Amino acid sequence: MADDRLIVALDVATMDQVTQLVTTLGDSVSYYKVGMELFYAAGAQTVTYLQEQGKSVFLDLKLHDIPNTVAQGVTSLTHLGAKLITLHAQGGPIMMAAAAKAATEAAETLQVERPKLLAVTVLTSFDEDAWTSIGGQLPIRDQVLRLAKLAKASGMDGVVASPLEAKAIREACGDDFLIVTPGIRPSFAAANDQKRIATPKSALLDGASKLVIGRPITKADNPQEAVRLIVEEMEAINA
Ligand SMILES: O=c1ccn([C@@H]2O[C@H](COP(=O)(O)O)[C@@H](O)[C@H]2O)c(=O)[nH]1
Repeated sequence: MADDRLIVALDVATMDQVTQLVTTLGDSVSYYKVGMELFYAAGAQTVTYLQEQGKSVFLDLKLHDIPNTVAQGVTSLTHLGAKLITLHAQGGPIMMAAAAKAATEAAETLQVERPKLLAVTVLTSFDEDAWTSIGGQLPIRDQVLRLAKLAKASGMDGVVASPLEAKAIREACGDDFLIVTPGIRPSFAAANDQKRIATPKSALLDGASKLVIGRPITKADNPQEAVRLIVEEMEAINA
């Protein structure tokens, strides 16, 4: 059975590439992330297809707008049946609270499970220099913690953060708070544009709930072998 702590980021642009990857990875992966590239190119059919294959869907569209617009967006995405939806914590507490209310109401109306809402803190592609260049005042770790606490207080189910902040968030926000970490790089993979990275093992030991991994799997010469090595590393922790 697949380890549902692993979420594979389907950062491709066509349904053909999606079906090829999902078929190749078969039962070894149960959770997929649909992000901007795929959703903007192929739309809602991506979610429907994955659900038909029995997969869980993380819709990572990182909503960031005024509260009313984000709330309506969350309502629309709840209709699609995603299990996880992202919005930017920097949209602020009123926006996050409006999104939480919209998800609850839409799920009640549709009689479906309420999607979990994740607040994106500071993107994992930022290092301290890039962060300072856009006016970041606090060190990244402090800013992430501040946003994680704000997200929790505003009704978010969890956050997206780098694995380097997972331990501090877990301590501050408790065991029930979801910590979803991209920026995961197994020892065999290149960092690419990610700056705040860690291995699968280190992320889980520091308290990450789920790991988002894209290119180390989807661009690997042998994606099945990449998943096998990653899951082996993840499961060695439980042994
Ligand atoms: O801070 C963030 C938030 C989201 N992401 C997304 O995760 C994947 C990571 O892909 P890799 O190929 O493993 O780098 C990608 O879809 C991002 O949009 C993130 O990386 N960092």
